[in-house]
Amino acid sequence: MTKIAVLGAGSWGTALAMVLADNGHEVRLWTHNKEQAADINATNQNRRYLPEVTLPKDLIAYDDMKKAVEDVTAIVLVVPSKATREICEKLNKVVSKPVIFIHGAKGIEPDTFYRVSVIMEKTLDKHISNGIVALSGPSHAEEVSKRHPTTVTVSSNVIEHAEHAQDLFINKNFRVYTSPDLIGVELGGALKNIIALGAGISDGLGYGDNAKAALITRGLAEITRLGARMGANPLTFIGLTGVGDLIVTCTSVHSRNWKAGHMLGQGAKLDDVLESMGMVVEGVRTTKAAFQLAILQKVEMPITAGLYDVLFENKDPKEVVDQLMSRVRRHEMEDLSSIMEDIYKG
Ligand SMILES: NC(=O)C1=CN([C@@H]2O[C@H](COP(=O)(O)OP(=O)(O)OC[C@H]3O[C@@H](n4cnc5c(N)ncnc54)[C@H](OP(=O)(O)O)[C@@H]3O)[C@@H](O)[C@H]2O)C=CC1
Ligand SMILES: O=C(CO)COP(=O)(O)O
Repeated sequence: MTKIAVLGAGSWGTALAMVLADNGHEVRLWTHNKEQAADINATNQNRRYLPEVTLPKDLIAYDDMKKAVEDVTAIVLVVPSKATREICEKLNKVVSKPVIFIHGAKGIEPDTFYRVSVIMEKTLDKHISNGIVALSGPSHAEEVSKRHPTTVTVSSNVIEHAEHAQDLFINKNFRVYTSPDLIGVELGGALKNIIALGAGISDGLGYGDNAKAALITRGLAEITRLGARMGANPLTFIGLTGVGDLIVTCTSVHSRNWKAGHMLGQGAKLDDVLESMGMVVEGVRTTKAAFQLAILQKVEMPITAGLYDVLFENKDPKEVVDQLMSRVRRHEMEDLSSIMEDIYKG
């Protein structure tokens, strides 16, 4: 049994805490909201984020970060990506012994273009870190919390750290693979949210399955282009953290990114959509980051650019679809085949 603190009692933090508690670990679920911690401990439920499930009895919520991390050997960070730096700064003040850090967030920071593990690496004091691991893959919290079969991937620059995380999380409902490609795993998880927003918009406009399949497949092509340029292994994007997560996020009613896109496609304004969601929609911020990064890296990302225009330039989604459909004609595998040649050349 390992003592583990899970920081962030939203839907994903709570579901991951349940997996760890099922595995017999002593799990402390930290939230910055005092009333929420009291409510979770009084009711054995997270009524705001996962109202349909009862939490394991021995899963205790804390609102005091210092107490939550006392004597733990692993800390699982599951706050929205934009809160990562703030939480790491707080951790520097309360963690005294080295622990392994595992994060479950999916985002890229605009302007710096840091992945979540990079923010952590740059912010956490070296003497408190026994390694940083990303956990990603097709995994809606609602289904994980009901113990429905789910597969994810853990990745780290040091493969033993990923294997350590695999040991902590793996069970008969939650199958955990390892990958050495931290860049690819994190970029796949973050960038698929852009495409999920697009899939939601397409559905909101009343387009059908053909349009969605096109978005998923051409979305994968542009994710792979940017990923390869940033140093990822392109093959990672056909795995769980690429295609797998694209499928689940673009086709599931659980996806907040899909839902937000759906409302936009039906004509709602972005601010109203975000206000009404009550949960994080990571794809909005990641669209800004990926749009900026694609320009800087001279990588063609037409779907991302179209989404950027809808979200930040107030462009009509239908007009953006028309533009995407009338782009200059091309060979389907144009630059993907050169990416693959580069891999085989070594
Ligand atoms: N939900 C899912 O199925 C999955 C989510 N993810 C990723 O996990 C990450 C978290 O998502 P999710 O749990 O769904 O998000 P939610 O919106 O469900 O919950 C976010 C949680 O983080 C808390 N929080 C927000 N800002 C801060 C802060 N500055 N300090 C402390 N706590 C904060 C919120 O508190 P409050 O209630 O006060 O707002 C809330 O408890 C995202 O990057 C998401 O992409 C990955 C896989 C699956
Ligand atoms: O990443 C997810 C599932 O793998 C969750 O996606 P949403 O944030 O769109 O709900």
